[in-house]
Amino acid sequence: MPETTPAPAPGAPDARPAPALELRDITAGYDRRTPVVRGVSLTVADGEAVGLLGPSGCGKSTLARVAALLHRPWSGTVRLSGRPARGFRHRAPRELRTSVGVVFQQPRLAADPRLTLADLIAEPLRATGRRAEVPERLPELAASVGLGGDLLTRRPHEVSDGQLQRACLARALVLRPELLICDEMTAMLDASTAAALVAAVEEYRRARGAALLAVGHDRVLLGRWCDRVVDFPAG
Ligand SMILES: Nc1ncnc2c1ncn2[C@@H]1O[C@H](COP(=O)(O)OP(=O)(O)OP(=O)(O)O)[C@@H](O)[C@H]1O
Repeated sequence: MPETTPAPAPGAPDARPAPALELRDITAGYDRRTPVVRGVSLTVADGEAVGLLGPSGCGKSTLARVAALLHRPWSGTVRLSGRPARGFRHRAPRELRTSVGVVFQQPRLAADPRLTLADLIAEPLRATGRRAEVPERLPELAASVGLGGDLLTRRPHEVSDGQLQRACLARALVLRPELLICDEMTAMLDASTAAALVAAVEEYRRARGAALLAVGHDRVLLGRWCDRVVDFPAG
């Protein structure tokens, strides 16, 4: 984290790792005449947890989608661990795309209803030709997000929102991303499920040193969870 990383000696090369995420002067939207994000900059240092706070409709999710390379900005630059993003969505290079894990607010919109929870979690491994890792990663991840019993064999319509969101978090972690983006991950959940998911994220971050961008409108939750909280628009 920048607060605890010693500054390099004057004249010495800067040996600090590149920030996990650098958004510079991002303008983005859906309708060309009215951008929803205007000239926003935001940095998440290597291993840092940043909360992005703002009222409903202000553009937080749009910015989060730009950071996850899921939405092309009209202008500005995105860097992930120092690597500039030159493509978005299907044009994003695989090694950049897979370095970010994303969890959205509504698991039912984010999960293929035809897949069992086991297949849902393993999907990114299969899609990236790493099927051989499934037998090892699946039980380990299911345990880390608290999915036990026969839940892994069920389909989304056979589980609760909280159980499905646990599976979506496991899917976001399965490729061991360097940056995790949680966009209102706990907004639809009861307090104990929300606490369990935050604990699972923190356990992952402790083990991997991963960075976090947590988007939300609960200042108390983000303040407890993150190293710092930024009010949107940031920059
Ligand atoms: N796919 C879309 N097409 C057109 N407009 C959109 C689309 N997605 C979002 N918007 C609009 O962009 C603006 C910002 O939306 P966004 O979801 O980024 O805000 P938010 O701050 O994350 O809100 P919330 O906290 O309610 O999720 C809103 O006015 C919204 O209606």
